Amino acid sequence: MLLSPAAGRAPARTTRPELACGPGFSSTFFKGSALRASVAQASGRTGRAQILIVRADNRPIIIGMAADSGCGKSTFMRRMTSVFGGSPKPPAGGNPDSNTLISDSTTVICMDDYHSLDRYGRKEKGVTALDPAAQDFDLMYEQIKALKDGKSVEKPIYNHVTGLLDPPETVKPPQILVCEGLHPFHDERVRKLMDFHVYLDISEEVKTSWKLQRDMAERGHSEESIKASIAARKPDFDAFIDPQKQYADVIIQVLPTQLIPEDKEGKVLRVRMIQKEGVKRFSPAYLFDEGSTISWIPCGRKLTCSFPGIKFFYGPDTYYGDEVSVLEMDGQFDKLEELIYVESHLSNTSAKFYGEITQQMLKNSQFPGSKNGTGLFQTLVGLKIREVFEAIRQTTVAPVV
Ligand SMILES: Nc1ncnc2c1ncn2[C@@H]1O[C@H](COP(=O)(O)OP(=O)(O)OP(=O)(O)O)[C@@H](O)[C@H]1O
Ligand SMILES: O=C(CO)[C@H](O)[C@H](O)COP(=O)(O)O
Repeated sequence: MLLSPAAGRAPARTTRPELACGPGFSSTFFKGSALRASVAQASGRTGRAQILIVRADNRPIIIGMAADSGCGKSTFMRRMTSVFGGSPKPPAGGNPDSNTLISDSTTVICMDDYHSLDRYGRKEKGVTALDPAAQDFDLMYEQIKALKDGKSVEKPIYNHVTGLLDPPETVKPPQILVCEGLHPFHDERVRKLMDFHVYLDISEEVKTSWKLQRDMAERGHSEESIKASIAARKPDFDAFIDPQKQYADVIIQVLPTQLIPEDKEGKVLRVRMIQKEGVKRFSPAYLFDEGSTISWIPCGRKLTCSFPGIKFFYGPDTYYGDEVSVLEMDGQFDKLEELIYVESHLSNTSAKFYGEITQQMLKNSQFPGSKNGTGLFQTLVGLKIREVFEAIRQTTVAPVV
């Protein structure tokens, strides 16, 4: 990622390792308005020790991303990190079954690593992995807090291959820490550490269709076993995972299309980006005219649409009692490059130049959902996260071209 400080409010940075005091303390100095330093007189027995505690906003920003398993978290992550440049990789030389992904400026950690019970422990106690009783929220809080404070942590690893908890791995504080998984918003302490909250809300029908595609083709499971596993998880999903969406700043909701009556195939999707109003540093994207209610079928001279076409919607709504703006796309693009026409009618997208959304979508066109609203809205959320980062860090991220 190219980081160029915003003119006039550039935090000039020098690192003075010789002043490090205590494990994990990072003595990082900033000049300019970003500097918030306090000098603490720490008088020991000699009464002379003076510690300069510098609190600059160069600590990681924390993004929470909640979803059930197989709901597109990895795909979303790849789109998001692509906005910042670099490609996410597991920690070099570490545990090959690590769930962590590191790129230039982002580190993605998986909340599954905070399972307190391994697969055998859960079986013994008769609880599923979705049950909060199988998570260590105290450790989750302590470690995310430490990372937010700029300290490295020794994070456990939940090994999805063996079902066991492996020896821990070191996670260093990145610029952007993404906490993805089943329960990032369940514990209030953890939730409050997060600067932005995203929930991927995949409807039952769509989830089943995605899981069938992937687990039959890639994991050799039978249709019956996949359906049985979804059904077995459902009560705990409803009780512990789904309610977290009320805490999200943005929800990407994926539903079957309304363009084909009684659609059975589940290939065409209706995707809604539910954007909370009044969230600090986040201002919702809109179509045509902010605050209006708009239904738009762009198919015609500018957009190629084969059956069943494409329909957009934008309008206000309420969600768990909060005011929200909803952007919706039903259908899929025939020619992805024609997205530029739709982009020209979207405002407040946080794109840095006209065409950035289309360019990102074309760059990642091999990812699932590239032709429908999942790809479009995941990309938009990536741009919004970049804006949150810039606002907190008072910096400017150069667009990846
Ligand atoms: N937008 C999409 N459109 C169509 N299919 C999708 C989309 N996103 C994900 N999928 C399907 O769902 C599968 C799971 O996606 P992904 O690996 O991103 O989910 P995940 O939440 O990270 O899963 P897990 O937690 O189980 O590893 C993909 O292999 C793909 O088949
Ligand atoms: O929901 C999940 C991941 O998001 C997993 O099911 C959970 O981590 C339990 O793992 P396993 O399936 O290996 O027992």
